[in-house]
Amino acid sequence: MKVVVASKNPAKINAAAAVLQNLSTSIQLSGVETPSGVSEQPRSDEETLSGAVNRAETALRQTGADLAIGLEGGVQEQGGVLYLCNWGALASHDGPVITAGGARIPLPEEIARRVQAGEELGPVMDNYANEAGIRRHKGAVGVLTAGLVNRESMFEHVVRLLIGQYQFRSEAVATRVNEH
Ligand SMILES: O=P(O)(O)OP(=O)(O)OP(=O)(O)OC[C@H]1O[C@@H](n2cnc3c(O)ncnc32)[C@H](O)[C@@H]1O
Ligand SMILES: [Mg+2]
Repeated sequence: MKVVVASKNPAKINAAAAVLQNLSTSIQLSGVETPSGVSEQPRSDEETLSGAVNRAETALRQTGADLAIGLEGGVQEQGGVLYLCNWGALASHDGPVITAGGARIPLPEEIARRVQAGEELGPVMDNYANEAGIRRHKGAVGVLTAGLVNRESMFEHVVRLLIGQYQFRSEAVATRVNEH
């Protein structure tokens, strides 16, 4: 079975690898650069979820994989506080797109102000933590949780929610077929 992650970001590919390697040895996993169809910096749950769904659907169409996983990070304002938000989508040939949400934590005001003024979170985080390429490994969530939850393990949970729903749907279909 061929599974594609709709990104070249190692935090996303490693997240999928961690979930899939325990499921079956016959899974071939790869990452492919895929447009999200939304802004570079999604600024709502709606836009972030759209980005994840677009990535999954586009990657499925363009690669001939059996399953395509889209993962997208963004921000969402809630009660005057800007939160980091994360969404995932799984596209397949045997049913509608499956979606799942990931962790959300508030961004410190200093970071939120800059993102709200139009900057992208990735470079703002690098600048804040004085490190390079944070979005490709620990992520904002890793910095803001002192490394306890990094971007990869956060997305791993999202992938688990996606694959789990896919398996549940497949088992439900198999049960219905067996009953008839
Ligand atoms: O190569 P892709 O797959 O696009 O990976 P990305 O790191 O750009 O990730 P997203 O496009 O999903 O995230 C959208 C933007 O949000 C920012 N972002 C989201 N989550 C982040 C995180 O945990 N740490 C740092 N930046 C993050 C980052 O600036 C991205 O440009
Ligand atoms: Mg991006």
